Amino acid sequence: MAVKRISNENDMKLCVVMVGLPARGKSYISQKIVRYLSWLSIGCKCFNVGNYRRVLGVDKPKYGFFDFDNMASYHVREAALEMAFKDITEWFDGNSDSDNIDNTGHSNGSLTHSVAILDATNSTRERRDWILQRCHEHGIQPMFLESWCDDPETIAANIKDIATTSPDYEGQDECSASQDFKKRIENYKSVYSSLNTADDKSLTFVKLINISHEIVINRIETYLQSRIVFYVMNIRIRPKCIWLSRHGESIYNVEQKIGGDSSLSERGLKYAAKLRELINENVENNERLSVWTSTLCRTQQTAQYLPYEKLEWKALDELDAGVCDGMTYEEIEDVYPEDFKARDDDKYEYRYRGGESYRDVVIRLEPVIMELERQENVLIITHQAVLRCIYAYFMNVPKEESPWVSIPLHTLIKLEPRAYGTKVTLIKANIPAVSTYKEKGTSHVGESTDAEGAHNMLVNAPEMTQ
Ligand SMILES: O=P(O)(O)OC[C@H]1O[C@@](CO)(OP(=O)(O)O)[C@@H](O)[C@@H]1O
Repeated sequence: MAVKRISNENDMKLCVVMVGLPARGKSYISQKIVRYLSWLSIGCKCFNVGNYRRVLGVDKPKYGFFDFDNMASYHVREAALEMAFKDITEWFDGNSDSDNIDNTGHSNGSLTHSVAILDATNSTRERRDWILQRCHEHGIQPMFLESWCDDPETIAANIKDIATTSPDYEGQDECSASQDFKKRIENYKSVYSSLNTADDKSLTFVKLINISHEIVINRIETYLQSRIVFYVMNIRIRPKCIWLSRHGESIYNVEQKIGGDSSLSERGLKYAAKLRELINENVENNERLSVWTSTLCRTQQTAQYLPYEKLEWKALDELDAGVCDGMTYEEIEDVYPEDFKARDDDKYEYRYRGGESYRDVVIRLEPVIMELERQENVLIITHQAVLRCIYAYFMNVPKEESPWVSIPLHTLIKLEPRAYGTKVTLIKANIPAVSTYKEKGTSHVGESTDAEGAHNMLVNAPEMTQ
């Protein structure tokens, strides 16, 4: 049974209008919001004005193009904004083909289109007034999100990122690209006006000062707006790794039973011992590692040899199988054939009688995700379904596919969230274990489709920004 959506009528068309000089992390923040809201089943898409400018033929502009006295280029930039805004209105109305232009975020499938992000500098009041006017005409709520930053380290890291990965500088050496980009920033600085509570007191806005050092919020009025504010308040941008592992093979895994609170098998205990080695070999600064487990015996046994700070989360407990807890998939098919089929048909939404659905697990995992965004150096030892949900958040896996992701036993997973995607590496312990992967349409657990292809891949890395 489906859980009620989080958004309400008033939240149906929200446009988050990014504001900020180049190299202030606007695209990074935009991408994160898209990923977070999509994970919560709220339709969200990013419209990057730089991509529209490239569609208009200006794909390798030099800094002079961004000179605000240059009227010819001013008109191109206005036209790009017009195009982006037109796509936003069409996307809200459900008849957009903007995917051809802007490939950010994953397919929204059947999600209601609720939040558009207009990713551009939007640096002058004049331009913001134009956007306000257009939002008003189309019944769209505008919410400005400014990233204001004067931290030289953050700016230098962003410039390097852009100089090396932006399509604007493709084929150019890093040094000359960085120099050009710095001059581009100077052009924007000459006209930039920051949001403030005196001049902009009638606007809904959030201003992040040096990412999370100081946050100014003004006129946040709806649930969805406050949710976005809460999320961006938790974002950190220092590079970090997140480590994930299922518990070692359990006795229930061997008996092909689901749920329960059984202990580890002998091979599962071997994995627990091996995990300490894997951490020592692979995790830098592991003396500061924090290990999060569920409250269930199998995850705690898996963590038993790890000499680090440990935290138990009820929210990390396995998906509750309700009346099916302790049964094998074959028994479930025999006793509850309709339920068995219903789950295969829509595994994300199906809720076990007296238990949970994947959607329920996502909702209870939100505080874990929020805390993960704030932390560095965390190893999470948890369960198959829970790991699928966490993995889906970081890897931008569409919700319909997330319950079918293969998360093999006895494998340490390293996630490296980056500005435009997450890199994943699988480290195998080479200790045999049963497979608990059940293919759609059968009650047998077969060989797991070991996600070998997931090695070192960047999923859904959208194009760089302007
Ligand atoms: O959603 P499906 O594919 O059934 O996977 C979840 C199942 O995985 C299992 C193993 O079959 O998890 P785990 O052993 O990791 O705690 C079951 O307990 C759980 O019900």
